[in-house]
Amino acid sequence: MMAENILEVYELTKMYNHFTALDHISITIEKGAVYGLIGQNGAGKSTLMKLISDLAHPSSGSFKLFGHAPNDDPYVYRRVGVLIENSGLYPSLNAFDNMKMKSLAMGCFNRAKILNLLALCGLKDCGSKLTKNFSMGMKQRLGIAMALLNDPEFLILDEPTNGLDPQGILEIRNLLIKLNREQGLTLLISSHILEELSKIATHYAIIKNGRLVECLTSDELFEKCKDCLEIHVDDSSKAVLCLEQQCGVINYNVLAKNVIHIYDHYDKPEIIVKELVMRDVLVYNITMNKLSLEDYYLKKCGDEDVD
Ligand SMILES: Nc1ncnc2c1ncn2[C@@H]1O[C@H](COP(=O)(O)OP(=O)(O)OP(=O)(O)O)[C@@H](O)[C@H]1O
Repeated sequence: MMAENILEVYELTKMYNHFTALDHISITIEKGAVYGLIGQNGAGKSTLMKLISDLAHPSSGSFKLFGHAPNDDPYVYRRVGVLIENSGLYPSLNAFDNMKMKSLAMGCFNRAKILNLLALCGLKDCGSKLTKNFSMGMKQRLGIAMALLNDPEFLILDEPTNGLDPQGILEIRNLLIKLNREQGLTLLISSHILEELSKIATHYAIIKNGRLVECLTSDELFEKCKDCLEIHVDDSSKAVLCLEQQCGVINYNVLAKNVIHIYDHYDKPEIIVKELVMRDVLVYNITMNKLSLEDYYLKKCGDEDVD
C-alpha cells in the first residue's frame, strides 16, 4: 500500500532581494514520520518552515499539504500545528489563560480540552503561575500545547529544544515521541544538533546554504555511520585485489591517499593484515572507525565529502 504523503515540496526557492535563502528544495514527508530538518545557523530551516506554514511566500516552486496546494484548499491549515520562533505567549497570564486566549481567537474554546492538552504536555500542575515565570522548557511545552489546540495531524516545530537544559530536552523529546507514537502526529522538527534529532527522527533532510545536501532515513544514516576498519596502504589497487580475492571482502570503499574503509570482515584485522603483507602490500596503519553522528553531519555540512 502506498504511504500517504503529508507534505510534498517541489523546488521551493526563497529570495530576499538578491540573497537566496532557499534554493530549489524538494522533500516529501510521509504520514507517521518524524522528519528532521538539520542544518547550521542560517542554513534555511526556518525559511522552509515559514513557507510551508504560509508565514512567508516562495519566490518559486510549490508544495502540497495533504495532497492539496494550500491555495486550492483554504482549510488545509486546520490540519497543521506550527511552533516557529516564539509561541506568542502573554507573559502576565498563566498557562490555562494563554490557551484560552488562543482558543477564543480561533473560535474553539473548550475548557476540558485545554486541561487535557496541558496534562499531555506536562503542565497540569502549573496552576496560577504566570508564564513570565516559566522555565524555557515549560514555555516550549506550552507553545507545543498551543500548537495542538486545533487537533493537528501535522506538527511543524522550529528548534523546539533550542536553549534547553538536558532535563528540558528530555521532556520535549518524550512529549514528541508520545505525540508521534500515541497520537499519530506526523512531525517536522528542525535542529542543528543531529545527535539530539537522531533520538526521535525517522527521516532527515540536511540543508546547507539553502540547498539540500542529502535526504536519508534513520536506517541509512545508521548504515553510513557504522563501524569500519580503516587501513592505510602503499598501493590501494593491489590491496583491493587482495581484499576481494583472498579475504572475501565485498563491502569496502577506497578513499583518497590509499586509505580503504572495510565494512565487512572488519572483526578480523589480523587476517586482513597478514593477507595484504603476504601479497607485498605495505600496511602503514590500521584502525577501527566509527563515525559519530556529529562527525557525519559536520563533514556533510563542511567542505569534506563523506564516503
Ligand atoms: N526576512 C529576511 N530578510 C533577509 N534575509 C533573511 C530573512 N529571513 C532570513 N534571512 C536569511 O536567510 C538565511 C536563512 O535563514 P533561516 O532563518 O531560514 O536559517 P535557519 O537555518 O533557520 O538558521 P537558525 O538555525 O539560525 O535559525 C539566513 O542567511 C538569514 O539571514
